[in-house]
Amino acid sequence: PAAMVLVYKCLISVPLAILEAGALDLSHHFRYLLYDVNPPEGFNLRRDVYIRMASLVKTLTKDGDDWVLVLPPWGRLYHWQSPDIYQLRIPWGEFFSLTSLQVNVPVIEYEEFIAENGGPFIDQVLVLQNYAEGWTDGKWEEKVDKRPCIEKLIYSKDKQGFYRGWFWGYEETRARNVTCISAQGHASIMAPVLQKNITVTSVMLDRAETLLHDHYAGKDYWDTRRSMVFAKHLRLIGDNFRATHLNSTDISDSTVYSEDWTRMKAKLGSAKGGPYLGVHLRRKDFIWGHREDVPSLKGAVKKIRSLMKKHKLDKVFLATDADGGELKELKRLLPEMLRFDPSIEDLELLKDGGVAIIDQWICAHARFFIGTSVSTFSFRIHEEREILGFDPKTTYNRFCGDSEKECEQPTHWKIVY
Ligand SMILES: C[C@@H]1O[C@H](OP(=O)(O)OP(=O)(O)OC[C@H]2O[C@@H](n3cnc4c(=O)[nH]c(N)nc43)[C@H](O)[C@@H]2O)[C@@H](O)[C@H](O)[C@@H]1O
Repeated sequence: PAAMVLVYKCLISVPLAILEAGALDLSHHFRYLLYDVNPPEGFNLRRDVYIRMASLVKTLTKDGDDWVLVLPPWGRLYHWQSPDIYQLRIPWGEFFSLTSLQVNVPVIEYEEFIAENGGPFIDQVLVLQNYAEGWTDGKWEEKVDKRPCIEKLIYSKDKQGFYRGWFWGYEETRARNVTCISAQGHASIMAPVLQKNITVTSVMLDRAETLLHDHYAGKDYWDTRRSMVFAKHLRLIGDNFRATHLNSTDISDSTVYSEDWTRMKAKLGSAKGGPYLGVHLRRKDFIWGHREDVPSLKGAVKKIRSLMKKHKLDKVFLATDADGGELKELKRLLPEMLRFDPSIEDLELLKDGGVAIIDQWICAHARFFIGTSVSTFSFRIHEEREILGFDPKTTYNRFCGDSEKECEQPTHWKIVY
């Protein structure tokens, strides 16, 4: 673990150092787009919202305007429940390669924004919401309008007349103005509003998940998705686990990865994957509603055993958010399962987000993968496997509920290069 910690410390400073060196010319007048997401949403859903915001910035910059996307720090996520570890104001560089993101769209960390902007002030917050009246005449149309706030605002005015709010745990951050906007449509419908109606330098879209993808699974979607390269230290830890416990290396598994995502164009079927079954078994809030499409532990283990037999795999790697009691039960039912289970010291460095990424990375390299119905955690693994060049048959599989009648399997989304 000590060696792992050292590797981590060396690597984590790299993307930040590159950023400090200044990928952007700061003498220029930039406008800044900030955003945040509904608090209960999880890590991988937030990654999806990033794709939508990147699309919007691409639209904004198409007309020659210089917009920069400010990456919302990670923290206070409902699912990150490891006790006693500090998980607030986490920069994106801890989880993703910033230089890779920057090849796709201009991005900076929030603290970089504070430095460039001359202080923790955001000129305008737009709180996005739906239309109080829903769809008129049941007809869907794209529209944006300034409207009274439907929900109680989480922003409140202080004595100086500034707005205080959550702002990713940065207590000193304040907004000069907060307005509610009803928006219905794809992310780029905000472009004319930001270009014509609002002239201030920094604008934050709160509840950004209200906006839809410009073009789900189109070229722009995939460019952004491919640019979301996991931070190198996390990939290395995942690779080390594969080599040590799963007899899996890139050369033997035909999953050689290029640091430069623009050069990753693996042919479908070219990746073989490591000799193990990769499993993502989502629990917690997915079972509390007793959803029909999520299996019991017994049902899941039965499926795992049948897949291991069918694909002649004697190892199984399990990624799960199961709680202590369920984990015990899983170990009893499937004693041979392997999990990435870091020590407390390592967890403090990697954080729950880093562990989630390592779990995804290991699942992404398995010879065969099965995930959980409609979990964005599983969806992101599908995409990672698509990037690596796996045969779709080995990727788009999900558990069925014990008594689910129609168990539709996940859709294959092909990369558009
Ligand atoms: C019901 C909905 O579910 C949606 O979750 P869903 O798409 O699965 O996926 P996520 O948006 O990633 O949220 C689930 C979170 O739970 C943890 N988690 C889940 N499975 C694993 C795992 O196998 N390994 C590790 N290490 N962590 C896991 C992790 O923090 C992950 O980000 C949420 O985004 C929505 O906000 C909402 O709660």
